Amino acid sequence: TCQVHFESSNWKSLSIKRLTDSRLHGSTGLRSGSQANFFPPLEDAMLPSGSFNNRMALITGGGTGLGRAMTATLSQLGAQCIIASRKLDVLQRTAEEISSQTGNKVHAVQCDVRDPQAVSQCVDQIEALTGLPDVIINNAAGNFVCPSERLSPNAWKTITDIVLNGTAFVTLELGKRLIQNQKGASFLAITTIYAESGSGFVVPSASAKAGVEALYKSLAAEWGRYGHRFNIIQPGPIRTKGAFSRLDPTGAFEKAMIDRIPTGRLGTPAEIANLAAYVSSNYASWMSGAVIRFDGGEYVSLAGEFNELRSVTPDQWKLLEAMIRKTKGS
Ligand SMILES: CCC/C=C/C=C/C(=O)SCCNC(=O)CCNC(=O)[C@H](O)C(C)(C)COP(=O)(O)OP(=O)(O)OC[C@H]1O[C@@H](n2cnc3c(N)ncnc32)[C@H](O)[C@@H]1OP(=O)(O)O
Ligand SMILES: NC(=O)C1=CN([C@@H]2O[C@H](COP(=O)(O)OP(=O)(O)OC[C@H]3O[C@@H](n4cnc5c(N)ncnc54)[C@H](OP(=O)(O)O)[C@@H]3O)[C@@H](O)[C@H]2O)C=CC1
Repeated sequence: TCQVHFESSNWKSLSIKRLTDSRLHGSTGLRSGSQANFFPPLEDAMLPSGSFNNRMALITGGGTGLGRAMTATLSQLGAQCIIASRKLDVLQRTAEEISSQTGNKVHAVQCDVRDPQAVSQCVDQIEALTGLPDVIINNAAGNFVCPSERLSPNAWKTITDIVLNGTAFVTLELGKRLIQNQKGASFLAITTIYAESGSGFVVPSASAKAGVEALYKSLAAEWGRYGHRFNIIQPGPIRTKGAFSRLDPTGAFEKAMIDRIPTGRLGTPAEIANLAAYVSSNYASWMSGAVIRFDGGEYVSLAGEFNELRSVTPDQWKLLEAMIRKTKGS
């Protein structure tokens, strides 16, 4: 049995007292059941082996998290990779681990992307090590959740410097040199789904990621004539130490995130790595200016006003339908 109470005629104040079988539907209703079983993450490299033979790839922030996973996949597929960020010890450890697994050299180069001079020196080093890259993945980022009224000017500057200015400095420095050398390249930026919607509590990151998207879409139009492609991946939540320690420090939000994702689970680093490899490969040579949302459906789930109706049970629907049908002719 089930009881449905309307507190007002507005559907949003519909108060549903659920007497559903929680063993069947779980505590949050049908939406967070075991649907993740339908969507198992595949962890193997998707592209044919050797897809990146004789290609050089730069991955900023490649020492940890998603950047590390992208580096591992590109390296496995034959690329010579360069990973760049602030912590040289972390980069060197990752580089050694991946090189020893794949047999392909991974170089570690220290670089704070906020500093245009450091970026220029980093590109000098890359040119000396491997030559200019064919693949550039702007993945480095900084972020933390914080009410906007608590942000200092330096907090704002720190995040926007890493995310927007850092991406611009790396992209412009490499772009200019590639153009001079008449060499084509694939540029990929990792943003996030709230670059499009905006989001409270991560306002510097949302603003900077939106700027990165404008930068990449603009350059896709302007620099195609030099053989450059620019694309964007917007990941949804994927558990990494770097992101979750700053966005969900107590672990309290993770269940809520999973509950609202239609595929019922977080993404995995290997899934992003496969997508990034495809976008950066010659299989995607006609793809430029693309914004690829990769989030298990989270964005549309958050956007639709009626999506909360997923928690209405079949018995409750019978009652609701009967009530709606009664309005015929009114
Ligand atoms: C779930 C789905 C969507 C997910 C999207 C995810 C997007 C991501 O980008 S996740 C990536 C997360 N990874 C990182 O953030 C890694 C790198 N981060 C860092 O190194 C640091 O966290 C930081 C970004 C703060 C930069 O470190 P740095 O040493 O350069 O800065 P600080 O000197 O520590 O701080 C600079 C100013 O920011 C203020 N600040 C730092 N943390 C906070 C905080 N939690 N709340 C408020 N303010 C903060 C700090 O006080 C400094 O300002 P001031 O005191 O005025 O000098
Ligand atoms: N994980 C998630 O759920 C999501 C992540 N993303 C995006 O994915 C990307 C990777 O994030 P993730 O792997 O989760 O987090 P990580 O914290 O692991 O990665 C961030 C990387 O950025 C590097 N970095 C930070 N500041 C600088 C700087 N000033 N100069 C150079 N490098 C810097 C860090 O290295 P170091 O400290 O050595 O400098 C680190 O390797 C980011 O762009 C993030 O915004 C987007 C949506 C969801």
